[in-house]
Amino acid sequence: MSGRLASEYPAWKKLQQIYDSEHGKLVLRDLFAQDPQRFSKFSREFTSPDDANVTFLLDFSKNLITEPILGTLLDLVREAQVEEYREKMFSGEHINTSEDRSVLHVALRNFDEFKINEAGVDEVSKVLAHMKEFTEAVRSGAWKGYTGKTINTIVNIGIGGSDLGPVMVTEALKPYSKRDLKAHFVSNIDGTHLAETLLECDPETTLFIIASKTFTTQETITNAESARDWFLKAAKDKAHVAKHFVALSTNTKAVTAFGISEANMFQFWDWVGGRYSLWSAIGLSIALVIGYDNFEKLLKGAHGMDKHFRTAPLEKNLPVLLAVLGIWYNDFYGSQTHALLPYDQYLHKFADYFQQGDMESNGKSITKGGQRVNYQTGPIIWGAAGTNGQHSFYQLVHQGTKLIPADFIAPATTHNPIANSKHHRILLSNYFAQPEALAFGKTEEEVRKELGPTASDPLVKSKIFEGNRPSNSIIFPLLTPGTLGALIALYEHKIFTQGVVWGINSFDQMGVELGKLLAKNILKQLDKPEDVTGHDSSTTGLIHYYQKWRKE
Ligand SMILES: O=P(O)(O)OC[C@H]1O[C@H](O)[C@H](O)[C@@H](O)[C@@H]1O
Repeated sequence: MSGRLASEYPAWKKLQQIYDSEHGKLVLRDLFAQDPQRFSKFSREFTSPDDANVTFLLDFSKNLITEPILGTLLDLVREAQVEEYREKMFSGEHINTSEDRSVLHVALRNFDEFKINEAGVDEVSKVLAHMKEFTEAVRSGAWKGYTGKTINTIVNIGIGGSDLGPVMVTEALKPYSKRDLKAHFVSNIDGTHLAETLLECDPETTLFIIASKTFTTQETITNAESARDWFLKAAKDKAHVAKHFVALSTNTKAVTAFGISEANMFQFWDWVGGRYSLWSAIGLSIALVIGYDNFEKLLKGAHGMDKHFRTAPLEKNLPVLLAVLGIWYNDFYGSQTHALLPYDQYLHKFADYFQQGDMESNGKSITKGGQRVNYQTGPIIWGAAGTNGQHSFYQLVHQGTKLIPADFIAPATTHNPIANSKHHRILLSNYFAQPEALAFGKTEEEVRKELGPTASDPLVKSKIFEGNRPSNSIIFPLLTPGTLGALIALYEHKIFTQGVVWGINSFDQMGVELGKLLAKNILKQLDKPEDVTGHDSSTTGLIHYYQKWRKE
């Protein structure tokens, strides 16, 4: 059963042997030279079974693998029973064992296709209908504020999964947005975030969306209360809150206690993890910005990937392939990080989004069976939109001492073909060039030839690119709602697959609790130095320093 130590599987042991005996021989220059078919062997096209326009190519030929290595990596997936666990997820079994919950973000984009037995699943379409109706009322101007004006600004107040998905997707799908509806996202408890946002809002025309699965998150509730105070300062009458505040939550009691009526609440369920919730009511800000039909296309794109993940054989299964390649570097090469590098300005929040998606899911060191792992689990996810990264951190990626596997992601065509797509061609030339440079580098011989016989040794050495740095390339026709949905689901299922192999529970987040608890206690001690007790000298010293300077 999953929950076993991954290092106990025969395939894991075999992979370790292969790594020990062969990794020095896995040289991309040679592998490509030896096999003209390498690209066709190690690339796959995905096309959604539901929509031929939702399609992309994954080229993973620039990885340090051979067919036998890939075969052994897929054996590992079989031994870890990923396929069985995948079925358990899709059928609603409680695979989030520590919280005794099912994991059913796939049910949110299922459109009643797979049969899933779980309370709430039959309410998904009702909530979608509510979202549609509300979205259309706001976007058409039928929904009026307390003075009869239409809404031209929305402010989503939420944090973590109740913020990052909506932020990432509304940025990514800006070309589909209603340009005269401004969208803001307030997450940080730092009053600056709310204060700066409110400077751009008019209480008569602003709609606040309070997004919180639990409706108890300190940051969100505090920001929501302050937003409500700001609103009431202008609106005066509490009855007007109904026109300007809606809630997205699983917690009806807390929502109504806050003063938002059930009619203005969009429900979801405890089987939706925060970092997998953009497909739920948490996506309301997305639907408002891009329109309900486009939101539905996003869901359908993801559903197409769900079907692929559920049915495609492992060697053709894109999430599985990305997962095993990640395991190869993370657990055998000792890579600590994985970079997400979209060559698309619209995807500039993609890495931020999957920082939570991946690191909160797989940043665990205890298996489901309660054992401490003796191998690496989730990688550090980071990245930025190309080409900006090239002018900041790529130096280290190319010539530093660390092996950083990276995914290069780009659209073949752009929503903004300015200057006859000159910009886009330049962008793509970089998208093609960087993985090439990483993989094949530049030899000493090539550098000497370029610099001539008089070049000093240190100069020659400094200009060598060792190469052999692996990457995946993903390219699709255009960044559309459907394609984005499929791309997000691709990474979600990659994370799932890795979590099952590592034997951990990808769906709880116990690691965020301790800090919250300590902060609660410290908050009570902040006023007076004599109250500061029970801490180490460092924490006490820091709080005392703050107390010396505090004004209010
Ligand atoms: O949606 P909420 O209940 O307000 O939770 C917001 C976020 O905070 C928590 O601390 C979790 O770490 C996140 O997974 C979650 O997305």
